[in-house]
Amino acid sequence: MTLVLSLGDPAGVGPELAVRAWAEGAGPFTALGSADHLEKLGATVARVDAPDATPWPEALPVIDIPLAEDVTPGTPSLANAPAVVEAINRGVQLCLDGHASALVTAPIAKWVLKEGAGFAHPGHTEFLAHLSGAPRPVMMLAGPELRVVPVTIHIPIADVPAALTPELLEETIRVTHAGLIRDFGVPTPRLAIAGLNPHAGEGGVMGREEIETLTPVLDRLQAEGFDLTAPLPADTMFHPAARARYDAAICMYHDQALVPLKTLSFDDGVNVTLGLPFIRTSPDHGTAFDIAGTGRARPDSLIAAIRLAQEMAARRA
Ligand SMILES: NC(=O)C1=CN([C@@H]2O[C@H](COP(=O)(O)OP(=O)(O)OC[C@H]3O[C@@H](n4cnc5c(N)ncnc54)[C@H](O)[C@@H]3O)[C@@H](O)[C@H]2O)C=CC1
Ligand SMILES: NCC(=O)COP(=O)(O)O
Repeated sequence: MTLVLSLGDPAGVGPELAVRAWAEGAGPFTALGSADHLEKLGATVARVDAPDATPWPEALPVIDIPLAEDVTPGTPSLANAPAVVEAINRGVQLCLDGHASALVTAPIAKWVLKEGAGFAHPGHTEFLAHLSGAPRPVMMLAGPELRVVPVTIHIPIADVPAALTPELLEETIRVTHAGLIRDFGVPTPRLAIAGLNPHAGEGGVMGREEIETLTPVLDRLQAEGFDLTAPLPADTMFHPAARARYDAAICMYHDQALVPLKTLSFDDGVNVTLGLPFIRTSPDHGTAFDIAGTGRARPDSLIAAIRLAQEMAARRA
């Protein structure tokens, strides 16, 4: 069984990076998207009806999902948005039906899908959970030096304190813990927990979420045997000596997690969705419309996402 790769926004860097990954031998994978577009980007493609490794590496297998309009790199087309969503849908179905070992997703621009296809989700993470009925999808960004998990994900910063409920924190910790054991081979995960406020609240004078929301959950889980820190000041938990003390950092909001990860590992960080009934990885970067079609986009993060999906599939086999 091979993995499938949805090509993401055709005007972004996803398709050209898929061609680079194929040319560099990172696979096998079957692409989900426009075969014509991949050919224009220089790939020798084999149109297939189902995930198929046999054309590899002479040709890049693709389940063709035609586009409505020709592609102008860097200029997203609302008319092509339905085909982008269809590629993700097909990938999920192939995984759920046991025809693909994992789904790797190239980047989408959420606003394009919303305006062009009525896409009602803030990202893949939430859409994949919706399609597969997963109750608690968890976003993990994994690099060679750091793994981070944002508890709240794609919401405005003003909404974070209210969204940060004990239930969400507990479920995120449980899903992360299980994922580290199952997918990363960490037998006894150590989790560092970031505070929400400066200085982790400084005893309540700079915010009370650590005392009222976080600590009761952490105390309960520690009593169950989870290896967790107390809420840590986020500004001092990402330097090298601090990172050596944990296997993943549980962060309270998107940028608290993704800023350190992308600072350390922008070129080879991988976005993993834990808590789904199938494996999903993605490069850590977005559509990069500003450099699409220029040849400047680096394929490293997509290749790392493909390799991690392969490793996860091998561990689960
Ligand atoms: N998994 C996904 O589908 C993701 C999608 N996005 C979407 O992408 C769109 C653009 O987001 P931005 O914040 O601008 O982030 P971005 O990652 O697309 O671009 C940020 C900067 O990094 C550069 N860059 C990105 N990928 C690169 C690569 N492979 N090689 C070299 N340079 C690279 C870009 O040229 C740009 O200067 C947004 O609509 C966002 O929602 C963002 C992150 C992940
Ligand atoms: N910042 C991460 C991001 O936007 C990717 O989200 P998703 O599409 O993987 O949910």
